[in-house]
Amino acid sequence: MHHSPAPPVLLGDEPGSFPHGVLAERHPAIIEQVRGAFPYGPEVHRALDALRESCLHGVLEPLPDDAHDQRRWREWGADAVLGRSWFDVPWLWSESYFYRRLLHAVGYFAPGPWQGVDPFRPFKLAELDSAETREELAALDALAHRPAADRAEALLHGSLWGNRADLGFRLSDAAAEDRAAAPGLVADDSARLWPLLTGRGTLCLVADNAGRELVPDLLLVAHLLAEGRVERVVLHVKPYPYYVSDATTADLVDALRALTAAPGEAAAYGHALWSAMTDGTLAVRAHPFWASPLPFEDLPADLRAQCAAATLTVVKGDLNYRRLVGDRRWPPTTPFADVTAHFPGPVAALRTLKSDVITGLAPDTERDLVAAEGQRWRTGGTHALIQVRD
Ligand SMILES: O=P(O)(O)OC[C@H]1O[C@](O)(CO)[C@@H](O)[C@@H]1O
Repeated sequence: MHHSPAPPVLLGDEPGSFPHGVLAERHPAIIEQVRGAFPYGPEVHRALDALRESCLHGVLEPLPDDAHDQRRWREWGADAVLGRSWFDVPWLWSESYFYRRLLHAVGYFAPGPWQGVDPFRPFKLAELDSAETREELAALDALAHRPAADRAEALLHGSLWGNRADLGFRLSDAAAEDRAAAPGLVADDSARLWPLLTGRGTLCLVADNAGRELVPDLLLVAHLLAEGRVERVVLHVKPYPYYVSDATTADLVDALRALTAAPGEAAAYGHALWSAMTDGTLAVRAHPFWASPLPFEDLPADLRAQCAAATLTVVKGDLNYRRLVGDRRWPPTTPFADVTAHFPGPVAALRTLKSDVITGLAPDTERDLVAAEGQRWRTGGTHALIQVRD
């Protein structure tokens, strides 16, 4: 266990810091993107104006009295943050609540014409239909002739680096995609991951982004099932649109349809996944907690029981990493095993580095990264890690 006191949770109150930039620049940019993506009527435009004003100069305001999830947000701690500036509450709170308020502004939950219309869908679909996605799928044809161990390694890395494709991140950092991925991982426990997948039991995969991340996640899942490395997979997606590109059930269906319609090997993966869903070997869950503003230390009892029973839980992406280890600026050499000791079972994190939160680095690794890049390595999305606590 870590013996020194945990650093404070991240807030967005420091101008020039990464969280402050997300609140002050990324959120207003997302509002404008959404505004331009649909022919919303004047009432939605007014609601988006009000949200922009609230985010920059106002406070977190309560959900309407008739909101279906008002009680849930109270249980998650709304009373402690409502009425305060977005910059002064835990960053996890201000981000998660922003997406909830954005859905309110576009009428996502209210009975009416825009109910259930995902404001991020055009961006997600464009990505799924991109040349990059087609190239990635075409690469499966060459992979088919390689030994299973090579395929497993390639698909694991495909799933890991798929996390770079993140629409919210690219909105605030247009150069992110063009920056080359750094070769080598800042931490690589993959040798400890494979022995956990011995053929028995259930793998839980806590998904992150749709499109170019979910597709390689699904390819990895298909491989693990086909090779008998796990008996069953439970894929956890978001219950509603969140952090721009986070995967929902609708995005999963889009990804599966894209796979089954693709040429070559990709279609075989798609059909295998489709049958796995219909026979229950691949199950999907969309628990409300995944879109909550809370760390995984606060997993509710039902999810805790599911993860405890799993052979391994794989947690994808940067936000899930922040929630797994705690959204704090830990000393980077803080052991990953210590900060994930609360998690009810073996857990693996697959993540590219897109925020200040990091643990589990060797002292030499941290020293070399700082010498080469100052602190930019933490947030630039060019580095990646695989960390395992068994
Ligand atoms: O899609 P991911 O990998 O969870 O990344 C989410 C991104 O949003 C952030 O939460 C910041 O808004 C960062 O952690 C990261 O850049």
